[in-house]
Amino acid sequence: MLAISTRGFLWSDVETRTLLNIWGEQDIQTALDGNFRNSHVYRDVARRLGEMGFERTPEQCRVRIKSLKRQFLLAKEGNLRNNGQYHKICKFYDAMERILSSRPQIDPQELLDSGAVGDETMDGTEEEEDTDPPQHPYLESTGECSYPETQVKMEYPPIPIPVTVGNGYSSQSASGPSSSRPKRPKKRHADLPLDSLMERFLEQSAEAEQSFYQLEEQRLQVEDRRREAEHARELHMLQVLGQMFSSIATRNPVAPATTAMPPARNTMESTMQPGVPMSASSHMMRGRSFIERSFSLGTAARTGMDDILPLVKNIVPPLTSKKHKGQDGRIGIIGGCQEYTGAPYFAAISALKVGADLSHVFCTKDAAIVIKSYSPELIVHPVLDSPNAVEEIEKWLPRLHSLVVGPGLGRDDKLLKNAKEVIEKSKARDIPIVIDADGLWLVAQQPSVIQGYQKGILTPNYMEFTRLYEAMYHEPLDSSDHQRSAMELSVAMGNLTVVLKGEEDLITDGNKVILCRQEGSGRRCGGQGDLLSGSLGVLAHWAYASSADMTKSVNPSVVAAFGACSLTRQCNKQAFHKHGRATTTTDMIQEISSAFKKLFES
Ligand SMILES: NC(=O)C1=CN([C@@H]2O[C@H](COP(=O)(O)OP(=O)(O)OC[C@H]3O[C@@H](n4cnc5c(N)ncnc54)[C@H](O)[C@@H]3O)[C@@H](O)[C@H]2O)[C@@H](O)CC1
Ligand SMILES: Nc1ncnc2c1ncn2[C@@H]1O[C@H](COP(=O)(O)OP(=O)(O)OP(=O)(O)O)[C@@H](O)[C@H]1O
Repeated sequence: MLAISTRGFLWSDVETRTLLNIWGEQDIQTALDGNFRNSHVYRDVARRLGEMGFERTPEQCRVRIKSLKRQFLLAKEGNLRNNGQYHKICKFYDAMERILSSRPQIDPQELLDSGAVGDETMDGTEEEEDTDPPQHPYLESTGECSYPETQVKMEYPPIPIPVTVGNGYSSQSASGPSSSRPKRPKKRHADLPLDSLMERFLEQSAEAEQSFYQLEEQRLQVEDRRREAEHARELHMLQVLGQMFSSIATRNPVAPATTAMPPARNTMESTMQPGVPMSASSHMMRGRSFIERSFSLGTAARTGMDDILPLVKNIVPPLTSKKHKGQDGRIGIIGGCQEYTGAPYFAAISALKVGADLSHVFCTKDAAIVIKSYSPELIVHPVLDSPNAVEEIEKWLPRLHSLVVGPGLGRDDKLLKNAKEVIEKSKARDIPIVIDADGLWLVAQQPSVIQGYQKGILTPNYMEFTRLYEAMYHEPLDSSDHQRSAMELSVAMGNLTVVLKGEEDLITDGNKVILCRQEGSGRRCGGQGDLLSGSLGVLAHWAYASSADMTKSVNPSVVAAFGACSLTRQCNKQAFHKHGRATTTTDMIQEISSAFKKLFES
């Protein structure tokens, strides 16, 4: 399984829950209970966590568990005193309680006073789990003050936690020496201001922890962005070099083939015919002369009706009685949130109508009910905003042939993060991934999520394209030459197939550009792009499932993209013919059957 790279000390909720599941397993608990030394047990915990896709050291696991135990005990303390008021202090309270209730109780007083709360460094010999003190019941009835008055240390870099206490206690920070604590009276009554002190202490502790997480998250985001930019620059330079070598090799046929970097994908040279207008070469240089030269050698933008349409026909699977359900395509759509329910529906239903057998939508809970009500044909999973969204979707990935990420996804950080992780998992399964709409927003923020993945296809409209281009090149897009810009974007993305939608759809894998000029109409209703991306999900699966013979060695993504663009435009034309200005995407979807037949089955 692909391991998720985990950084520093920040644990995601999903990761923590996975850790808790493992730690709560019977054999682990038994091993921890029965042994004085526990490093081997945490080695096992870390190994199991790794198998679930999370990379952590045994020490990180041990420290995390220790911290969770501390939070649990603090929350439990508050809980007993104030009827559940502190439940929120420990996010994983229920899971912890389930696990710990099957174990002998740990006394919070002991844990806090012993310094287990703070001293998390491990020299390889510390065995916290098994050195939990002998079990004492909670001392509520005695009124014993069982929390530290002045000092708390966390498993993370120390953050001073100002704890202001009354009744003669002095205020100190987390870094103050424990020896300086004032001696406290042996016994207290539970109804004294202790409860409110405890409450304040817990709240401040939680707030400090929270603000630490937020700062850390911000720091990591900045770091991510810096790394993305660096990565993009490096990749771009490599590709530029590759193209330089390639251009030199082409001009000098005696040069050994090994001097040129192989193109990332096959080119469409074989399908090109003479007399086709050259475009990129005839334009102004913009400071990237080597790219220009390389483009000028082979760029022949052409309409692909004659060349590519037969290849699309080739990849359409025959309908026979020998097949079982699912063989012609199981497509997944990642998208659909409170605001946008139409887009994922359009994409998913279009996939079905083009010929996929099953169409799944992975959306938020809110959106699911609505999408289900549009169509009983779709399988709708209300998981995209659930805490374990990625695991829930990952379960389905082995059953999916291709993925369309973005229609109606929205731009909520949490949903984008989930989408990103699903893309990572899907890449590991080598399935075609079409990225559209808000999925492209994600790519503009973090290009490496799909960069270099040869089965990735981007379907931007002009605005989305501009965003992507400027994210990659850090300079304004030159709108005078779309073909050249589209090729540049494809190259920068590692020769991914880019479909720039517009008056003519422009399809490129960085080597060649083909144009889809299938007649459409003047009607531009929202959702047409979703029809395109859903259809493309199916066609991409068919294209990659076909032999190289069927696609005449043309890049399968390009063949599929050409098919999807032609189909969308033909649907638009037919629907417009019937409905004129009132044409909507629903009308276009009703034309899929006859448009498909006309284009690909006649
Ligand atoms: N019924 C629905 O639920 C629909 C939801 N949609 C979703 O809405 C979300 C946002 O999509 P947007 O497309 O609005 O994305 P953006 O928020 O990036 O907006 C793009 C803007 O650019 C404009 N634009 C498009 N092409 C242009 C061109 N060639 N020149 C100048 N301006 C141009 C559009 O009118 C739009 O206002 C996505 O999640 C998308 O999937 C859309 O798919 C439409 C249908
Ligand atoms: N000016 C145009 N003339 C003809 N067809 C067009 C034109 N613009 C777009 N199309 C067709 O509509 C399809 C969808 O493109 P559009 O620009 O509407 O996508 P989008 O903005 O992503 O759509 P959505 O509304 O689903 O987000 C394109 O593939 C293209 O075939």
